[in-house]
Amino acid sequence: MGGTPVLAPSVQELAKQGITEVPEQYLQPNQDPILVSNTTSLPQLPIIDFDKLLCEDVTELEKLHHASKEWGFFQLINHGVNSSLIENVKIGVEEFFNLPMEEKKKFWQTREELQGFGQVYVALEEEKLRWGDMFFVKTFPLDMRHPNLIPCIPQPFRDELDSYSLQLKKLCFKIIEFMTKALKTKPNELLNLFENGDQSIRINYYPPCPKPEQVIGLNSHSDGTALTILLQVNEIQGLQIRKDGNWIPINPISDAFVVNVGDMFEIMSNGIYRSIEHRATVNSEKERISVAAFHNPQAGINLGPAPTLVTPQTPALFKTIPLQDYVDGYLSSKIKGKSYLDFVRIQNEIQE
Ligand SMILES: O=C(O)CCC(=O)C(=O)O
Ligand SMILES: [Fe+2]
Repeated sequence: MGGTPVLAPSVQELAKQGITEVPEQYLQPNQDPILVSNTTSLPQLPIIDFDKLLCEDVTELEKLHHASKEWGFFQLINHGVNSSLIENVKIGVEEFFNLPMEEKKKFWQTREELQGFGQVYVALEEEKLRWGDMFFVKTFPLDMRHPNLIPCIPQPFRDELDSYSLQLKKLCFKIIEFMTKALKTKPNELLNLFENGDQSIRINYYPPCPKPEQVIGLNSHSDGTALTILLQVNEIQGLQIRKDGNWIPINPISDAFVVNVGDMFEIMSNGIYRSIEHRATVNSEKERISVAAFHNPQAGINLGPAPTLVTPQTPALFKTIPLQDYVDGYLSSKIKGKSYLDFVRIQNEIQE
């Protein structure tokens, strides 16, 4: 869609200036209230124990199935990713965002290159900006790595990010393996598509805001990718997911990842697993930082429901299209709500 991409200034720098009012371009006039009252009565996000899945615990596999189906989101504990690596990544992320602006500028987005520091893609000049900075990089396949990004990150964070991305890629593969087991697809029908899958990482940095209810860290969206593994770096609440009309806050649990199904996996599971809308709110006290690792199947595949999940009783809910067509279409549509998933949804009962 049209519009010149806007190169956004750093919100982190803006917040440091001690402002008391929110500049106009960040004001979000009509958003759902951020503060959810009576949170204790809201349902709690399921917690999945990865260790139990590895031990072939049938009840845990059922829990995974239920969580992916009913919530599209869960917290993953005992995931096996080295805890000292996670601690080092957390420290590294904070130091990276606290580098002097002259250093960070070397990694800034350009009109041609949306990787690096900046904002989530802003499609239109008049679009409101989010109250957050990000650092976005493609991490896998290795030959997709931009020569001026990861290789130029100061040590030790460069190596830590490198190990982290590899460990998360392996973890993602295992989670998908368990999901395909739970979905009862043919062995490897979906899993093979992730063997050389791609991964990108987005570090989100939401500074404190004097009027948090007037801004949004990240607008309501569903992830366009297949599976997201999110690390809440400093255990500050802010992530909310939409469930049954409520915004449910996700309480950070130390040492847990928040895992969510993205649009692509909703398609592959023929709508059994759900890609749910979520958003990031901010607060007036302290910055919030998260690291999202997005995983996709490998380039060149056709994206559509797994054949075994398409039956006369459960006809295909989505079209099968080349992955690249899906990605191009997604990027050119606005990253808001679930609009692009609807584009590939089969509207009537007739199968292709
Ligand atoms: O910061 C968060 O917790 C949410 C991040 C997110 O949804 C994303 O990066 O897609
Ligand atoms: Fe997201």
